[in-house]
Amino acid sequence: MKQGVQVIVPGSTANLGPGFDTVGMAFELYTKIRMEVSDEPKVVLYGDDLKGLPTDRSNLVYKMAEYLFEKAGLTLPPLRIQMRSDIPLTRGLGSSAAAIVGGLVAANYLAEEPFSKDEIFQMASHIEGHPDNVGASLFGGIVVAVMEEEKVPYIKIEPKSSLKALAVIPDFMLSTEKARGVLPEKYSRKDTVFTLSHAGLLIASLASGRYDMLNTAMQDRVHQPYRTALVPGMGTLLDKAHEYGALGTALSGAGPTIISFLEGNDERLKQFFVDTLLQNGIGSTTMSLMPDLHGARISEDIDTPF
Ligand SMILES: Nc1ncnc2c1ncn2[C@@H]1O[C@H](COP(=O)(O)OP(=O)(O)O)[C@@H](O)[C@H]1O
Ligand SMILES: N[C@@H](CCOP(=O)(O)O)C(=O)O
Repeated sequence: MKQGVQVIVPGSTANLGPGFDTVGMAFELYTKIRMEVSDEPKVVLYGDDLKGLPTDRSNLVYKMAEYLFEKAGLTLPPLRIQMRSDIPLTRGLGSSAAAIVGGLVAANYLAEEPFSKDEIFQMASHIEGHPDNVGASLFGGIVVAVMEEEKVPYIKIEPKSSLKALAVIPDFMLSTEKARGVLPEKYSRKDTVFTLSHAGLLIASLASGRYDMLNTAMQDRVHQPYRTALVPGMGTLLDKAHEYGALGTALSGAGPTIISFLEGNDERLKQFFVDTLLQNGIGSTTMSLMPDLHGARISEDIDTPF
């Protein structure tokens, strides 16, 4: 067994409008995890972003290591896990997906790689319940995936180097569980066809680099209309961001973050985002984000200070 490893995992935006539970895109915004065999179980958290998370075996990353070792039929030794993250927690930028992917990738390395990357993807998708954000975190770029019983087939698309994003992160948390809880069980044929056709156009637009289509392509009727009530000002942001230079705008993952894609300067859009949320009584911060093209990466360097 290997004695230690460090893994860096990107955060993501999932759905991009109509690609609900299917499409995700990774960003240069990272969770860093160092996992080492130790004398006793311990999780050490650095920085403000991870404040409040468990520092014992109940930490999600620790649980992922237990899960992977059990699946491999191995006994997990006590682990010391150190972690820091730039991904805001519970805001729709894939913090839980990054933790799941990071925990599985690190543990797989310690266990001498009993599982392939595709098998890790399958595990992560079933644990998270959907493949969109874990796919982006694991593979980088834009990942389009379908969750089947046994497999999770996917295709990775590389965005053009001109594509970037602006995220506005409201000053409140919204758990994915709560934001999934407001979705209906059934949809009309009209809303299904609307969303299917827009999802098709979204993938064609991303794959061909026809980003001028994004504003139309990112419309959906499967999740955003039901989640609007959870994010004051969201409707205005989705409707009007195009007028401030956005190519296309969506709720990021399960929210509350809203994300726009753009190719030019984002100053006007930033102001519009912050002002609109403020008019709705919500403070916020913005992040200019570049796509991450590589996904989770392993480093054997566990000697430099964390
Ligand atoms: N680095 C981490 N270590 C342990 N748990 C984490 C980590 N990052 C996220 N989580 C868990 O995931 C939860 C957030 O998941 P979720 O509601 O899906 O929001 P997000 O959109 O940020 O993924 C946190 O409350 C925490 O329980
Ligand atoms: N497809 C999921 C994506 C959740 O992403 P997260 O980053 O908010 O965890 C959903 O929309 O529920």
